[in-house]
Amino acid sequence: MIRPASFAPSVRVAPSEGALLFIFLEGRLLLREDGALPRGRPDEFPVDLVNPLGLLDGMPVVGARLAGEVPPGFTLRPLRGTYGVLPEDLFGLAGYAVQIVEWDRTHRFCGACGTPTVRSERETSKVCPNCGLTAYPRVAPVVMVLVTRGEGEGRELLLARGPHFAPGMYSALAGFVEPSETLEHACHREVREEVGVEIAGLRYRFSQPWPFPHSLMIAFTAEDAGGDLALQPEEIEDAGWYSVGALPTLPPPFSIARRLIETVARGE
Ligand SMILES: NC(=O)C1=CN([C@@H]2O[C@H](COP(=O)(O)OP(=O)(O)OC[C@H]3O[C@@H](n4cnc5c(N)ncnc54)[C@H](O)[C@@H]3O)[C@@H](O)[C@H]2O)C=CC1
Ligand SMILES: [Mg+2]
Ligand SMILES: [Zn+2]
Repeated sequence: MIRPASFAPSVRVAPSEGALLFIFLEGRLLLREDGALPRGRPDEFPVDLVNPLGLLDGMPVVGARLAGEVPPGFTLRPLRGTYGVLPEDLFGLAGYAVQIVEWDRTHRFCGACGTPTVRSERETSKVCPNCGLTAYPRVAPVVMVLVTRGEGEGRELLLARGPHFAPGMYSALAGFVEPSETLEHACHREVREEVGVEIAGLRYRFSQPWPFPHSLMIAFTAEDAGGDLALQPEEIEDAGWYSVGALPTLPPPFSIARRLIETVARGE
């Protein structure tokens, strides 16, 4: 979910008449029944956690949380389910808005002294008026590794599923980067921990912001360098080598996992 390049983030934009409103409640986005985003002044809606986000092609953009009943003519849709409903640039911007509103909701008090925090007027941060501790939106780097073996039509991909995946769905391996490790180190460690396999020929492919809840996905490919499959029971329910011609159900089209698997399956 990529924020459009034409979006100019700014905390100084006053929420005004024709603002584009991203209003969330527990991971769901408020849309008009015809699928369009609400527009207007935030105070025309029952909201709190109002956050001016910036300008999209000159139009003010505001994020907020629904604090009352769903207004007549509107409906709440799971954010992932708005893919294909919202235009791609607004789907991407929704990913930014949900992270700012969620960060606001979860940083109401200073983590050091417990004093209520105040929104900075010059940057996207929340500051403690008592001790000065500053909190920025969280971004958690996650490496994704698609491990392959063999060549051409005999090429196989190492795919796995977690216990919370949709039934039958398999994906590339992924894991959070830990403090004080490189992306390369994280790739080797995650693959070893989750499936017991060693890798070589690690190659960076592309990245994707993923707002569930605040990940930055960084995708790699690598080749199998030995080791029998040994699954980490808490995180990996099943894993196996799949021929590029006979892949299982894959993650949804807008996920980086899908893009990575399809790129490799095409031989790129
Ligand atoms: N866009 C995509 O295609 C995909 C996105 N993802 C995302 O990647 C992220 C991580 O994937 P997993 O395999 O679940 O990670 P993982 O293999 O590191 O294990 C997840 C576990 O790590 C711990 N954890 C949670 N937040 C953490 C943090 N900020 N730092 C360190 N540890 C943390 C929790 O115990 C959690 O159960 C998730 O946010 C998931 O939504 C995962 C696969 C595909
Ligand atoms: Mg994992
Ligand atoms: Zn403080």
